[in-house]
Amino acid sequence: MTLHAELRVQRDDFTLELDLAIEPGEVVALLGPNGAGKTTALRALAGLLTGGRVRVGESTWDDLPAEKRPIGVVFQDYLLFAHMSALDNVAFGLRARGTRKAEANVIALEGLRQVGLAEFARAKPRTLSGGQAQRVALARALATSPELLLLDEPLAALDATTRLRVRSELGRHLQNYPGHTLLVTHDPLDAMVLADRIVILEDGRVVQQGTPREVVRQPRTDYVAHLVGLNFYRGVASGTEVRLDGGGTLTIAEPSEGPVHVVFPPSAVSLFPAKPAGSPRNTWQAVVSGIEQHAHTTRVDLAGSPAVLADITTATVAELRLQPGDTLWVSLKATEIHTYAR
Ligand SMILES: Nc1ncnc2c1ncn2[C@@H]1O[C@H](COP(=O)(O)OP(=O)(O)OP(=O)(O)O)[C@@H](O)[C@H]1O
Repeated sequence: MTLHAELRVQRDDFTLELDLAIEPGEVVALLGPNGAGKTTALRALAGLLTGGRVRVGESTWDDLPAEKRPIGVVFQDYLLFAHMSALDNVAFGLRARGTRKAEANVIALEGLRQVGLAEFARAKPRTLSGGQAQRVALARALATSPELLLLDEPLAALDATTRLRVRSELGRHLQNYPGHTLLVTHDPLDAMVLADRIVILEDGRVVQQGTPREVVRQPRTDYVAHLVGLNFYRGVASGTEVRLDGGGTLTIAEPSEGPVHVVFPPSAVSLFPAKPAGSPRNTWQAVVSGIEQHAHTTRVDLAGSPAVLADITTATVAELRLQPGDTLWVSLKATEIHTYAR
């Protein structure tokens, strides 16, 4: 049954106003910048803050204190009990709910087996790697067969390589989990890879939601555009011309009318020392304001009308002898520009 949450929390002058619906088996990612209200939402769902109404089918959790809510939580730093074995950690929630020790241990061992750690049942948390501790935390959260699994930045404490592996493992476990999952993260990759649907929270409100594909293709705020690495503008279209709100005009290939968002990838932008002649492109002059080396490309930040990000090859950087303050010509094909209604 669908889980419905209505979260209304006031903390000093911050207001969280978030409605969520999560289907069984669905993984929803709550993504947002620092201070957007993600932790507040999580705490309200868990019953640790007042202002969270949760309903699953006919039953409501409003009168349930935190420890009675059918919830499993994986925290960013796992919070495993250091003095307990992996098995006792996983059995903890069952024991707290009154399950007898022998039965709790059987369920906990099966949980450890499912995350591939049965042979570590007796290990103490400090002897486990970061990835293993994360799996124990997941097994612990799932041991009580919760209705709602809350993942709070579950990969944040891992180094980049471990993170990659654990992310795909976690994805597999989530696929097998029949309950509702809410993943709280500020890492867009976690959200893109793990979630069926992404809800973007800014300043306590939902600014956009959709499948990872929809969010990547059609960002609706500067924050989302930045996350997915696209040049992003607001403008007003008239046929194949878009007048941008912040200055500048772009020619697009597909005619459109009225207020639109305009996006294109930095890789679609070319830079030239002189005005490129005779092509059906958008060209304008811009000044280099920043140069940043990425893994395989160089990201150039250009001030102009409009300002733009360009990804160019290291060879081009060398050829142009790029320096901050240089004036260049920006060139962009109309066919690379994507517009959608605001
Ligand atoms: N105990 C508190 N009392 C009053 N205001 C608080 C309290 N805790 C958090 N806030 C405020 O609530 C807002 C949301 O904070 P929250 O921690 O939920 O954001 P977040 O999205 O989880 O951010 P981060 O990614 O940095 O963890 C912030 O403006 C914060 O200042």
